[in-house]
Amino acid sequence: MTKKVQITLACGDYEIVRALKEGEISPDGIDLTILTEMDSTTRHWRFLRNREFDVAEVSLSSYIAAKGRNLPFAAIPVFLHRRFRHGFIFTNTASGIREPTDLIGRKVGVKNYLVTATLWQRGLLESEYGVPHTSMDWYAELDEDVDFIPPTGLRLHRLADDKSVEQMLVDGEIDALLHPDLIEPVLRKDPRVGRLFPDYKRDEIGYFERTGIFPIMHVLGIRPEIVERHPWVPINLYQAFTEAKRIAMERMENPRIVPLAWYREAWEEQQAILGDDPWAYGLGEQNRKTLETAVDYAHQQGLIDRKLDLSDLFLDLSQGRKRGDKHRV
Ligand SMILES: O=C(O)c1ccc(O)c(O)c1
Repeated sequence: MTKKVQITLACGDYEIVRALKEGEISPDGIDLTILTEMDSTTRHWRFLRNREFDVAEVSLSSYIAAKGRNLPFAAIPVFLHRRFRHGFIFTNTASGIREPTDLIGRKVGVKNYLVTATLWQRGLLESEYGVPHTSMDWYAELDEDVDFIPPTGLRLHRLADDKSVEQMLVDGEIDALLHPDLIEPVLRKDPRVGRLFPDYKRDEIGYFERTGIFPIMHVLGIRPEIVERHPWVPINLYQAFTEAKRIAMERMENPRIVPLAWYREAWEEQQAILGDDPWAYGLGEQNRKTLETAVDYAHQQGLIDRKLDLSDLFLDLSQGRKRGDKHRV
């Protein structure tokens, strides 16, 4: 008799997981309980600190830091969240910061140092604009997802619990803020807050054209005990996520489903700039380059003290395929 394996999965509420969430498809041999109501910060913490879910969409950079410390986690190359990050570097408009090198010697806020958006932002500031991450003072609002001791030369300060980096930016207590989200002052168009790259879309397109990188934010983490007991679970999950994305992409071809006057134009523009499959899963050439760059940045920024190989980070899915034992338990 075969029995389905019970698995809890925490992830964002995305169109590309909708078919899984609504039960239109289900992974072979797996009975999924999907939790989509958490914000990213909470979800990453609960997975990496408390191991609360079997599978979770989790911060790429905190995951790299966790693996660098040999913490017991594994991952599947499913990338539910990607973002270009030039547009998420915010400045206080009275700070006099006009160009990237103006950040040198400044006070810069972060939600926490390990946030993936911030890894990419520090990386591009350093590699593309000559702004070393050690040339700024960092102020973190939250604790890190995994224990992190700043290496010598990195000035990282933990703010008091009642401090908000968004408010500090508005008040000019910090000069800039690197953040994963569009912050409240920007949404309400507060004139005290601007962007380091006001023409960020142009800069992000230029970055993609130069590097081929559409930055990956999150990976699909899995507790290794699950993989040890059921080695076929990763490949079956991978296939289900791939199919859910295929269904979503097909649905997105319909210009009526989204309440946007020029939706179809945006969809076609993405294809023209980023190619046919910018949200690809797996370890194809473009994803490899993106992930290897993230590992390089993590090493450069002191998140890990040795270079990790992608095979250290991601499960070998060909194993499950070769076994062919789809869901016997
Ligand atoms: O990837 C991350 O590290 C990360 C952390 C916090 C967030 O709110 C987020 O959206 C992403």
